[in-house]
Amino acid sequence: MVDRPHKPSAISPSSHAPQPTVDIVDNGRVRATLPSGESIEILLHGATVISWKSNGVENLWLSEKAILDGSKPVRGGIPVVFPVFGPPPANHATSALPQHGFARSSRWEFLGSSKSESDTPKSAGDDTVKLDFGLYSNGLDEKSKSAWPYEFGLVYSVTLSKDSLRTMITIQNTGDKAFEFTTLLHSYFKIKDVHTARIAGLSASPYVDKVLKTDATQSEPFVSIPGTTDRVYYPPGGASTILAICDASGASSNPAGTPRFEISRDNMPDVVVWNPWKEGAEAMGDFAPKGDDPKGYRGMLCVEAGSVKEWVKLEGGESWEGGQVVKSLL
Ligand SMILES: O=P(O)(O)OC[C@H]1O[C@@H](O)[C@H](O)[C@@H](O)[C@@H]1O
Repeated sequence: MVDRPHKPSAISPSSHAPQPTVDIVDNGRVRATLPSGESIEILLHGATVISWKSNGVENLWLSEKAILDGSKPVRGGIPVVFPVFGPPPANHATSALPQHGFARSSRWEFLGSSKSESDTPKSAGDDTVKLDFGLYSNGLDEKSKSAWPYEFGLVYSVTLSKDSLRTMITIQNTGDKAFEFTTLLHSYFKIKDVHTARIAGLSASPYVDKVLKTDATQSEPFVSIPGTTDRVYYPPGGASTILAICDASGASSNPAGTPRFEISRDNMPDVVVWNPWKEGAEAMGDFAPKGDDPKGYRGMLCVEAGSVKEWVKLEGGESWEGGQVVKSLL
């Protein structure tokens, strides 16, 4: 390379523009912050995103009693569900696994970060930071390995930008024995009040109501949450429809209310809507606060993008990718 002694000193953007920062804290969590102030925090335990802040406001709900030491899946944030959603069915290869599988209770590896930096302080709003996490069959605990003896590699990429969070998972069958899985991003959103929450984007969608134990179709244009809710939607448009979590308490030109989050999905056609309500929260030791406290069941709503209706089958060497981009509309 020819050295140019008179090259302009400011040619490197990073020499004057602040950069995204990435810190590994206590060997158990990774924090990233953009120069514009947005931040995320991810536990290696489950690769669980436990915080995502935009404009200083937290977007994700995390129980005040969430257990973060790795002894239990995290009650809040975005736990990753793999290789089975819900209680595993009998007579299936996943049947010896716990509810929602092992990904959310295993320790993942931090694979590293990549940043894309804007070239002037003025355009710092275009910065992004991507954090990659990996979970491999040879790193699983013995119990999970013997309950599900397949060879796989998961890479989970979490990308923070000014107004959005992208969470993408790649699942690869690294062995020669085919396996089947379901997967889901169990996102707990922090909302104003579940009583006035509405979800747009699921109208006319068939769903299974796990509370009433019935099959139904979404007849209202928006989903509202009148009580304990546990539904699995199978929207006819698959992942093509954008979902919006809105709040209908104030005046808004939007018929569903003021949009707070927008969720675009990639290869994750199904959507779970879950709120345990007061009684359900009471029964969960790691759910707090309890009662009608606005920070408890009223302040959260799970809208979970996934691929859960059909098993996805991967032959040896094959891989699958899916995920979501969530926009925070503050
Ligand atoms: O208590 P867990 O295992 O985290 O599951 C919470 C909820 O997760 C939802 O995805 C399921 O649809 C519910 O049935 C379940 O209760």
